[in-house]
Amino acid sequence: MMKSFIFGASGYSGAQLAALIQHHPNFELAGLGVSQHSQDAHKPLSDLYGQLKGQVDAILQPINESNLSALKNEMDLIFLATPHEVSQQWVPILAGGKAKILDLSGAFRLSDSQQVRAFYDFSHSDQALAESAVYGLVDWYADTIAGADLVAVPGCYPTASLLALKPLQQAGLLNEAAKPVVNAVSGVSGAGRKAALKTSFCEVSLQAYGVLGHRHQPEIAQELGAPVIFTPHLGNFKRGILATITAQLKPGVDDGAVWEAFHKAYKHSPLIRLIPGFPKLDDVVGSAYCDIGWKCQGQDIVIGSAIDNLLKGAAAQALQCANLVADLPMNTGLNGGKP
Ligand SMILES: NC(=O)C1=CN([C@@H]2O[C@H](COP(=O)(O)OP(=O)(O)OC[C@H]3O[C@@H](n4cnc5c(N)ncnc54)[C@H](OP(=O)(O)O)[C@@H]3O)[C@@H](O)[C@H]2O)C=CC1
Ligand SMILES: CC(=O)N[C@@H](CCC(=O)OP(=O)(O)O)C(=O)O
Repeated sequence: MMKSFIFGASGYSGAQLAALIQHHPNFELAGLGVSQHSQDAHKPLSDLYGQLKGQVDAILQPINESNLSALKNEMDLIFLATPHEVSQQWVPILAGGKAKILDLSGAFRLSDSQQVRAFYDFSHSDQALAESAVYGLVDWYADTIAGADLVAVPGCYPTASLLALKPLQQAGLLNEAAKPVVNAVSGVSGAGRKAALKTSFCEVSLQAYGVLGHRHQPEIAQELGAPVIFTPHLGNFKRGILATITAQLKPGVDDGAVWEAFHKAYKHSPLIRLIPGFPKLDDVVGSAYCDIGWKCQGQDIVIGSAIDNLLKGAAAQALQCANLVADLPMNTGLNGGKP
């Protein structure tokens, strides 16, 4: 069994990951960490999430920089489901040991250091380490992820957007003169568990935010290899992301070429379901699936992509990355997409 530790285990994606690892046939949940002065320190995780009672009753341990470095040789896998700034500071301390690191934050996703400064407001202390991070979009980069010591697990909106656009981009079907336009709506769990006025029940009303300035725009552009216009929206529901994407095809590209591109891209990805019509959140929430549907009219194409932000958009994709790093089949422990 591979010993696994989760930092940020009291948060939405960390708790989801703990539940997945608890049932994984090859990974053992060896520890759950929270910040040194966390109000949840020393509580069983199941005190916070009643649905985990009898499943994940392990205690949340307070962690600080002094007890951090011992873990790098005690563990086989270390997951960070922590704020970006925490991952940025802790990954260099955890690197260089036996453990493979899987960071669910955005700290190590952007390869351009100027963009890191612009969108995250910090610089990496170890640039070589930052450059060694492999982007964990599992359905596209399985081979490089398998050899990584540090995996930057993709953001939720980029996962939904890239899975929809990359098949067309890679097949050379997109008209480069027109930027794809991504409009996406996320449930409130995307903002994490910590209380904030803007995510409190009476304040949330369907609205765009981060317009022309969200940190996921450069992440999508980097991994697509082309610029995009990205507009996120906060919806008044708990879980799920629905991205609706409009793009232009090159002249002469027909339905058949589009169908071929999607089917070729995902023929070995059983958790990506290519569906007739357009996806809906109820079909993916609570699962590790990504549902994708599209319609073409002349050179116009509209693509819909739906995921659970906490599963395919965070914990389930992190687990898929860990499976690859551990040389296991990618979907081990995901119970056919319905963990
Ligand atoms: N929610 C989502 O849909 C997605 C989130 N992500 C990313 O995953 C990470 C976790 O997100 P999410 O689960 O939503 O966040 P939450 O806010 O729900 O949880 C954050 C976790 O980090 C811990 N934490 C906070 N501050 C510190 C600190 N200084 N030191 C150590 N631990 C700390 C918190 O515990 P405590 O404060 O009690 O110590 C908590 O366990 C973030 O980087 C986020 O951007 C990625 C994809 C999707
Ligand atoms: C609704 C909401 O607030 N969503 C978050 C994205 C969550 C996520 O995937 O992202 P990172 O890992 O990149 O933080 C946001 O817009 O900041």
